[in-house]
Amino acid sequence: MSKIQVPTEGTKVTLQDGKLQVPNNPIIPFIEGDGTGPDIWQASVRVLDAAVEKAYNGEKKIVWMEVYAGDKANEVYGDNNLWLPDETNEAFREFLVGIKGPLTTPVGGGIRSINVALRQILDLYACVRPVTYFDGVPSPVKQPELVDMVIFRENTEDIYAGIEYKAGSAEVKKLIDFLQTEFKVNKIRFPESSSLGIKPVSEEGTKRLVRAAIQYAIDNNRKSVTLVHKGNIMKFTEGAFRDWGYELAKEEFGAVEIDGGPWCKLPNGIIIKDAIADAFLQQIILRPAEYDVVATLNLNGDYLSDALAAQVGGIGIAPGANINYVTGHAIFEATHGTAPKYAGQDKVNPSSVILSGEMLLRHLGWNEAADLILKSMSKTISQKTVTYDFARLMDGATEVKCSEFADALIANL
Ligand SMILES: NC(=O)C1=CN([C@@H]2O[C@H](COP(=O)(O)OP(=O)(O)OC[C@H]3O[C@@H](n4cnc5c(N)ncnc54)[C@H](OP(=O)(O)O)[C@@H]3O)[C@@H](O)[C@H]2O)C=CC1
Ligand SMILES: O=C(O)CCC(=O)C(=O)O
Ligand SMILES: [Mg+2]
Repeated sequence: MSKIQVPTEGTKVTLQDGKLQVPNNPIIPFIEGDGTGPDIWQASVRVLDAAVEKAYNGEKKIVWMEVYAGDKANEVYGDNNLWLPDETNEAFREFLVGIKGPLTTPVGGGIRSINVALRQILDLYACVRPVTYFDGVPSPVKQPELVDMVIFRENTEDIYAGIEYKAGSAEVKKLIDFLQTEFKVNKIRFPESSSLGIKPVSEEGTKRLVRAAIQYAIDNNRKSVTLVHKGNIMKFTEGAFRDWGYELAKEEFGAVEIDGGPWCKLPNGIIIKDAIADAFLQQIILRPAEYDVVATLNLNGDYLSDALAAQVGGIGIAPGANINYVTGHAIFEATHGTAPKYAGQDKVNPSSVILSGEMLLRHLGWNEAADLILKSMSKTISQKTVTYDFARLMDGATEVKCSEFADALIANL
């Protein structure tokens, strides 16, 4: 039975000839999220609406449509096993552009990630996570303003896809037996008690992600695209990611090798380079100014986005988007999770979802409203009005609640 109430006002965002068609009153589906999700969403939606109102004086307005996943889906549908209703997927499919709060994934057993499932079902192959510094944000590094990167994380493949078999299961026994007898594999150290995970990485999956990263670099006048991989060890998956990335840069963007390769340069001067993931994790701390757009595999991108976020204030201020550039489907979401220990306390930083909303507005072409949010975020932080995560690291800060931070942002729009 349908629980989603489609608003009577508002119309759909559509895609025509590869271009988003955005009405003045687009219907945008949202998932509130688990844990701290409701607090954050209630704060964020007020800021987004106020920015749109201020920018367009009522001429444009988002018509929000709640759709359900996670704990709230259990509640609303009265079914403790219904985490991601079909009609939620259908709503995101039909209305094209949406936004979501974080959803819980248990460790070890239980359901697989609803967040990952949404990305897979809609084939949202690029997870785009910009990492930029707002003046005054507390940081563990000396020059956080040098961090200005945009992570393009492959979002549908890799070990992250969740194809794994539990130790002792009939499936894992069959798979290990197959590897040992057919492929003479003798490197599984403890075959009787091993679980196995499968790491699919494809040419198509890699190339569409790297294509999006390079196109972004071109459209936004960025200096370089770095392919981050562990290809020295995982040669045919992560190593192939690097090789397919360079191949695409040459075939589709006219890149030519420099200094004997494999680094290359696009006709407009953008450098395409690569780095091995472990060394890259030190370089982004020691020499962040040398990196710009980053294209990487799913798990590397997950680790990298939180590590980079820490340099500019933490995951409380790290936005993101999951995008399919071909179909136009996009779901915007924070980098962080549900932060369950703070649930219901009106405490955490709503900036990640607010800035994900800022990305959504820009995606719709509503740049005036998006700019207002960035301006207000800078001003509010410079006034040292911040949530607990920043306040505990700043001298002379006024610590405010999640909702009060939204009030301050609205006042500063
Ligand atoms: N896309 C998604 O929906 C995601 C979902 N998850 C899920 O979230 C759950 C919890 O995961 P966990 O690993 O604890 O990671 P979380 O991101 O939920 O929290 C880790 C820590 O980060 C800080 N933090 C997180 N969000 C905020 C915020 N908005 N403002 C300020 N600080 C924040 C807090 O630090 P401190 O303790 O120092 O205050 C918090 O304890 C898991 O079920 C996980 O699977 C995780 C990541 C993404
Ligand atoms: O789905 C989850 O629970 C975690 C996902 C995650 O950490 C991420 O996508 O950054
Ligand atoms: Mg993560």
